[in-house]
Amino acid sequence: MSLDAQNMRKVLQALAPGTRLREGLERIQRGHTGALIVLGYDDEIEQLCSGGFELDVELSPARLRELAKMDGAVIISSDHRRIRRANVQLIPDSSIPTTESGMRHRTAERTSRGTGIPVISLSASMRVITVYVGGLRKTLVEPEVLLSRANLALDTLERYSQRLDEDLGTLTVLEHRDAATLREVTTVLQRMEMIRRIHSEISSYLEELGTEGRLLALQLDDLVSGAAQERNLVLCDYVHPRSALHRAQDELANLDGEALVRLDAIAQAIGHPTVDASDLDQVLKTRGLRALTMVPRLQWAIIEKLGERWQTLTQLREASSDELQEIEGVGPYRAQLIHDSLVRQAEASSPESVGW
Ligand SMILES: Nc1ncnc2c1ncn2[C@@H]1O[C@H](COP(=O)(O)OP(=O)(O)OP(=O)(O)O)[C@@H](O)[C@H]1O
Repeated sequence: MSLDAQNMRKVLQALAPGTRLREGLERIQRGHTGALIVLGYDDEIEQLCSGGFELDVELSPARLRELAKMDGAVIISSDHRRIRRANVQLIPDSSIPTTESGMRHRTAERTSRGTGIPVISLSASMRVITVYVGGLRKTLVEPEVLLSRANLALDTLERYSQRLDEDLGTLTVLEHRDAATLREVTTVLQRMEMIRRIHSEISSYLEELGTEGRLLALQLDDLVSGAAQERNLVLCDYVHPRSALHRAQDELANLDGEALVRLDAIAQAIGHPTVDASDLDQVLKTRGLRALTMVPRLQWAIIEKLGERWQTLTQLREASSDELQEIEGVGPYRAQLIHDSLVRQAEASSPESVGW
């Protein structure tokens, strides 16, 4: 994410419903006036200021509203806590390109493009709040609209999560039968990546929603708790080579929408390139790290060492107690626990238990 995009996210959080800044903007909107507000005061901004008066008072919604009644811009400190200047004429470089038409918006865009400092323009005629950060521009959306978009995304997330649970269950069963193919692995990773993207979309709505999004945040937490860990475990089990975990995570995250629907693109991202569709039916052996996390109270450090010593889940399951005890941190009790847990998992995945 670019620096401007990161700053935009921060500004949207600072302007979320419930914050002093947002309350001030809402008062200005209700009063049918406009405003030009610079969210930062440094030497560069000072150079662009002409006239007005200096002050150094705590930011409050009422003060912001009163000062916005005057002509010109209001300058807020970089930490958004204090009002530093008001009634200021801003004189940004007129050669900076702008796509806006009204003077207020043109000034806001040029000031932010020239300095990188966020600037808010509240249009008196349109009653629209626009945020400029560097070369980026965003119009604030009403909380009700954001909430309905977020709820829609949450419904989709719920449906995907249910399908993922089913697919992950199938993968687990097939892993214990040494019959999981590249198709099942990529299908699971595809769903996980889609869920990650919807999650991040909802998170950005939540940032903008501030206090209005509390309930939604709880529902989201409930739906995706442990999802990132599970995703990394599937990757750890299958990524090739073993050391390419981070590269694979990045490649999956960078797949465009068109590539994400193709299982061969997912396979490529995790280091299993395919030549034709039948390659997706090749059996892949899991390293068994995800299965090991189901062993009660087994620390990750030990799981990693077991994964280094044994290459596949089958080999792990067949390891003797003495062999398991060669791993630092594994005594007779833990060796038994590991063995019993893996055997139980395999039994639970047998055709007799599963019914297929
Ligand atoms: N360079 C500037 N510095 C400070 N304030 C400005 C500047 N340009 C415009 N403004 C403020 O914006 C107000 C409205 O200006 P103008 O009508 O030209 O802009 P606009 O974009 O059409 O605004 P709106 O959409 O609110 O009608 C001015 O009265 C002034 O308070």
